[in-house]
Amino acid sequence: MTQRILPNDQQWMRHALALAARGKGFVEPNPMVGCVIVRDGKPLAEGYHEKFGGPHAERQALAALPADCDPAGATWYVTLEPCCHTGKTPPCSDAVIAARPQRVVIAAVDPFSEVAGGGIAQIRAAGIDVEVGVCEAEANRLNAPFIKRVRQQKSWVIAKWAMTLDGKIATHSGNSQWISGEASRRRVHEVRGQVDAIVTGIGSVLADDPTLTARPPGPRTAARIVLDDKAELPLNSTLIKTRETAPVYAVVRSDAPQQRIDALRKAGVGVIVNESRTRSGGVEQLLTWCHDQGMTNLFLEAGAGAMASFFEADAIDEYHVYVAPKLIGGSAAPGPLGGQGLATIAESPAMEPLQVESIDGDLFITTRRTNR
Ligand SMILES: NC(=O)C1=CN([C@@H]2O[C@H](COP(=O)(O)OP(=O)(O)OC[C@H]3O[C@@H](n4cnc5c(N)ncnc54)[C@H](OP(=O)(O)O)[C@@H]3O)[C@@H](O)[C@H]2O)C=CC1
Ligand SMILES: Nc1c(N[C@@H]2O[C@H](COP(=O)(O)O)[C@@H](O)[C@H]2O)[nH]c(=O)[nH]c1=O
Ligand SMILES: [Zn+2]
Repeated sequence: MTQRILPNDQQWMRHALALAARGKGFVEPNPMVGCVIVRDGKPLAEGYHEKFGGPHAERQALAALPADCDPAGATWYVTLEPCCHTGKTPPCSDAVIAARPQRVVIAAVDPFSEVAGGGIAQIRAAGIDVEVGVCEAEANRLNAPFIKRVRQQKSWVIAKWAMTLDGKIATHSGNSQWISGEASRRRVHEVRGQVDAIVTGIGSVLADDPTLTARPPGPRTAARIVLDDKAELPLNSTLIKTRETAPVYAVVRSDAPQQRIDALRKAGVGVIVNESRTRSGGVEQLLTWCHDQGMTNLFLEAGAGAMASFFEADAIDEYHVYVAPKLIGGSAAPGPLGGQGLATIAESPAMEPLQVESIDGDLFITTRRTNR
């Protein structure tokens, strides 16, 4: 069988990827998946995985077919290999085969062990042409947090900070509200509403008494996690006062005062004891713990100290940096990453090229560690 990529394959797959992305924040810990059914150069139907527990993209596309339309002989574009296992919904590979396509084009293989090529094999075994790898890099990029969760049993980390043009996240007195403008902060709240947890440090809690909720609320409610070595989270903090809105956790060292730990627990805070001797070890342990809780995306909104413990553990996958046209100056005013820092530029971790967007006078810069 000769496999080949046809001229419009990428165009249809990009459309399917755009559909898939609409599921962001709604489908996790599932992957985002989109599907377009095309015949004679025209879309017959399309769909995407809209909600965790709901129908997969392929079944959504089938359900969107006009009542009198038999899709036999069509080409299917699916951003992720159709599943071949019964999870919360029956296998999509069966539904695809039953629709008698002429060809199925898939962007990426599903790394989930119960699929992992099995869906592709079943469709091929039914005598249908299958092309794999069209827009693969884009598809894997879209689902990088899902892939990390499946392969490494750890959650994906997005570090976010707002800084002045001279690279400061606060003044020497600790004042930082607000560096970025309103439109930028609205964007931050959108992300807060899509992630599973917002992680901060005790320094930020003591300085800002933050709420760390999505306002307005998004599709999911993030837990709030405070890196709090000595269990200092104040019992009258806004985080604890709003614990009914979203859960609060404190990550404490094993030698933190027991009466503080007890007081936090009594106040409804989940206490995660860092069993490792190092901060890096604590960060790794936290990412595994978050995975075990079913979390896909963590949003790190912290000061220089907590940010440094993630940076030093090489635990940041993605960066969201807001640069505002403000200047603070002063060598005592912190930059985003504290700690010892690196000795040479050559040691800087490999990063993807920056993507830059202008938001009402601020710059919104995003990037990722290479190959994540
Ligand atoms: N512009 C911006 O985007 C932001 C600015 N800020 C500003 O930053 C300043 C606060 O910065 P900073 O004091 O560095 O605060 P952080 O929020 O970074 O908290 C630092 C503290 O967190 C604890 N900590 C760090 N890593 C770990 C870990 N792995 N496990 C457990 N505990 C850990 C340490 O506590 P200990 O020392 O007790 O061991 C450390 O001192 C404020 O002025 C705030 O306004 C804050 C957030 C965002
Ligand atoms: N100063 C600063 C930010 N600071 C972050 O927002 C937190 C306060 O959140 P909340 O209490 O929920 O409004 C604060 O502790 C810190 O993590 N964020 C930004 O987008 N831009 C800014 O200029
Ligand atoms: Zn499926």
